[in-house]
Amino acid sequence: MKRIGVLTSGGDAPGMNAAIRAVVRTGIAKGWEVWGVKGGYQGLITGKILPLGARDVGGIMQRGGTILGSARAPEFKTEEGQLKALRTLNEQGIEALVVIGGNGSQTGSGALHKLGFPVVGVASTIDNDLYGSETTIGVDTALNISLEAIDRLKTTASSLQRAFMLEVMGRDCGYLALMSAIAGGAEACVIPEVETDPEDLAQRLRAAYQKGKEHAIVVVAEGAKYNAETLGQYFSSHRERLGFDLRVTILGHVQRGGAPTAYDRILASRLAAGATEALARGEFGVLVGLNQSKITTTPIEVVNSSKKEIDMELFELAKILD
Ligand SMILES: Nc1ncnc2c1ncn2[C@@H]1O[C@H](COP(=O)(O)OP(=O)(O)O)[C@@H](O)[C@H]1O
Ligand SMILES: O=P(O)(O)OC[C@H]1O[C@](O)(COP(=O)(O)O)[C@@H](O)[C@@H]1O
Ligand SMILES: [Mg+2]
Repeated sequence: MKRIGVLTSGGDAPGMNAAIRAVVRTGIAKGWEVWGVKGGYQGLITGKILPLGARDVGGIMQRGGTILGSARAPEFKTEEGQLKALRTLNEQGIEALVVIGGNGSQTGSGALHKLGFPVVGVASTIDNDLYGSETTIGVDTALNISLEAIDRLKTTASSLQRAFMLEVMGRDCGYLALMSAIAGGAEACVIPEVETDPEDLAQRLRAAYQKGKEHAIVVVAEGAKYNAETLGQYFSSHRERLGFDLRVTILGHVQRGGAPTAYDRILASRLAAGATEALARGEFGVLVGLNQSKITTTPIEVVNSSKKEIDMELFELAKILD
């Protein structure tokens, strides 16, 4: 192997830069050239690719986002787009590709693998909805951002005896909401994986008020059937139902911004190093992930045909701890 490529794809996740840095530096240590693709699969289609040296990735680990840029690239979902991407790789003499991204991106890497191109995926998304890695790059930072929001909301909530609906990201997955609720000591949690009856939720908030709580925080996953806004509207005309006055906060893209935590920097460095190791072994078509504290590989077809489930024991724990 002489030359490999690396790209970041889908939603950016804090820690992606640490992963790029580790791919470049471990690749160079193996005697390879490492080329970076700009703007995810879209850059592969349009031929935006450049060589990266060890110094080009200096001073990036502490930065959020991705220096290579990312994209949602619908054209790559078509065979025509994939063949264009393949042409770029062949024209530039790239012999293998590292794809740093989430479930959509790894579906894309699976497509390249099927077309016979050597790929290795690195598990990276704030949503933690990717099978094959217990946690993914960006999750820890995103959780800490939720926590800061909860801690701040609690101070203003208790000053005015209010309830807050805090909506967090996660697409169709309730992981971020559930873990934020446990770590932040929220009074309730609404996730897509569990049917929520707004009346039951009202009952829980009323109970919190009657217990003498000065505030109530409900963490709502953006993908839940009733999101924060609909729940807020549902309750707003019924103050007496809750005891509390109610406000809604939607965290939005703040969730993905800013510097990665130490955990995400280390995870990203380890997973990316695991990716170049896999390439060196000639192990292609796999996702590099973290399982039981070890760096593992899982066949990309298994990753893309499996669903990561929420641990319902944690949901029960969140209820007991409220
Ligand atoms: N079914 C698919 N086939 C091929 N490529 C896909 C597929 N789904 C997603 N991708 C590619 O992966 C990119 C990123 O996926 P997306 O779901 O947006 O983010 P993430 O990888 O973070 O989950 C998409 O923009 C597209 O280019
Ligand atoms: O940044 P966009 O395109 O508005 O998309 C928002 C989505 O991206 C995410 O932040 C990350 O999702 P992906 O990892 O699947 O890209 C989701 O939590 C959220 O639903
Ligand atoms: Mg995704």
